[in-house]
Amino acid sequence: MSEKVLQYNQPSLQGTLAIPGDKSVSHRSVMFGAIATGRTTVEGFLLGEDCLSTIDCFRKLGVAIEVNGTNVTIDSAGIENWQEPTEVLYTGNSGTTTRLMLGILAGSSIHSVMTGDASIGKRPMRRVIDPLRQMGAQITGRANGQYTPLAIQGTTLQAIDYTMPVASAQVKSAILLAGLRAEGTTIVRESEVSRDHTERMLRQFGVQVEVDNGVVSLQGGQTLTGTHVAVPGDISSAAFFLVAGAICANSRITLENVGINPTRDGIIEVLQQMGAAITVTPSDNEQAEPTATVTIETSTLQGTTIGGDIIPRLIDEIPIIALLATQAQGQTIIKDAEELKVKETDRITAVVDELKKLGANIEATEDGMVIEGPTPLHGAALRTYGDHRIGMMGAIASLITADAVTLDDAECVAVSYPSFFEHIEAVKK
Ligand SMILES: O=C(O)C1=C[C@@H](OP(=O)(O)O)[C@@H](O)[C@H](O)C1
Ligand SMILES: C=C(OP(=O)(O)O)C(=O)O
Repeated sequence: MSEKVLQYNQPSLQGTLAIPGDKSVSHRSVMFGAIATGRTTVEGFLLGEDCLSTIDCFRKLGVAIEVNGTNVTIDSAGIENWQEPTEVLYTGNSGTTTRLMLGILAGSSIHSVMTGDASIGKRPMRRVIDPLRQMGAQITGRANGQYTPLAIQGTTLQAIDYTMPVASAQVKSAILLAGLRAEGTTIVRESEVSRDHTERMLRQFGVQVEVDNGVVSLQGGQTLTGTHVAVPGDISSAAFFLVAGAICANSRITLENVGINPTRDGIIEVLQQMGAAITVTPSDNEQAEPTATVTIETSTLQGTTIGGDIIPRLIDEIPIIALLATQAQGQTIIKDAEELKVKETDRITAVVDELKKLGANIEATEDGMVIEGPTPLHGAALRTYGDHRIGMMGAIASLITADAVTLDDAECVAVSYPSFFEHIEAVKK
């Protein structure tokens, strides 16, 4: 953990950035390539710490994975041929790795033990383990399986018809992946649609997945065949520069290769609602995940209300949206976002406490926050809580402060965006 002093002297931002690979899609490319038989090739893979944790776990299961820049090759003889790991599977800071692997390992034929870092040790796992246990999974862990470390004895599973109590793509994906190995048809019912990368990518690997009005189903016993995956740029990473371009003076930046999957594009809708000068030009490629070139300019912004079914479409962007709202005229209300409390840290408390230190007019509510703007921000010493998205929020804020912002642990950005600080250097004028 090392401190970083950020003193950018209120630059304007100009230029073009190629946004690095999507974290959710990168994780799934390795997981599905490892389950599949044959060779899977991935282009545009995110070399973030979370995705490297996923690679490390599958190597411990005996899957051959080669990394060459952002190209990754996975050679697997299929899930039936994985080796029982002699070491603990370490998932680092990654909720996605931990929860999706539970669904995968539950229906394998091997025993494994999984643990992660201090943040993972506080994140709820029963939301995944409860439905998996209903399918017959044999999983034990601390606090009856609520927290890591967790031990999984792979076994035969039965299909489930499950109504999701929270909008979570990690829970949905874990159940669907277990469902692949279960007897019968697994059905997951969502009241609010969460990101659908699993559904899209399973089809690329040859699995039949039905999606109808929030009901996702698949027949157990289907196998995956290795394929090619093109990873789009991560809209959650792009969000930091979209907000930076909107709030810095005399700025215009273009972001290339931004994933615009409709289950992820809430940030674009919010920027438009708030009056930002943003243009989105979809790319005409025929990929499973659509992409676009997005340009943003210095904007005059109005406050807005963000709640309901848009929340899952921008859940990871709320810290940076809160910063955006401090620069908008009037009130911004963020509600229905209790899920923020169980991310890498409690992101309601972290966002409110840290933006207050910078001079923002912001208050926490039970399910979100209320921000009054516009407020000029000033420098301060900020805590990241080891949470990449809180660290990047603080760093983008430092672009509009006259004096320095200090981050206690700037290295945490490498969880999802290792080139983040280089990208700031590349566009600041
Ligand atoms: O499935 C995924 O790849 C993710 C789902 C979301 O979590 P939840 O499923 O907990 O909402 C999101 O916050 C996380 O960054 C990645
Ligand atoms: C919540 C996040 O990821 P995960 O759940 O995979 O740790 C995130 O990237 O903001």
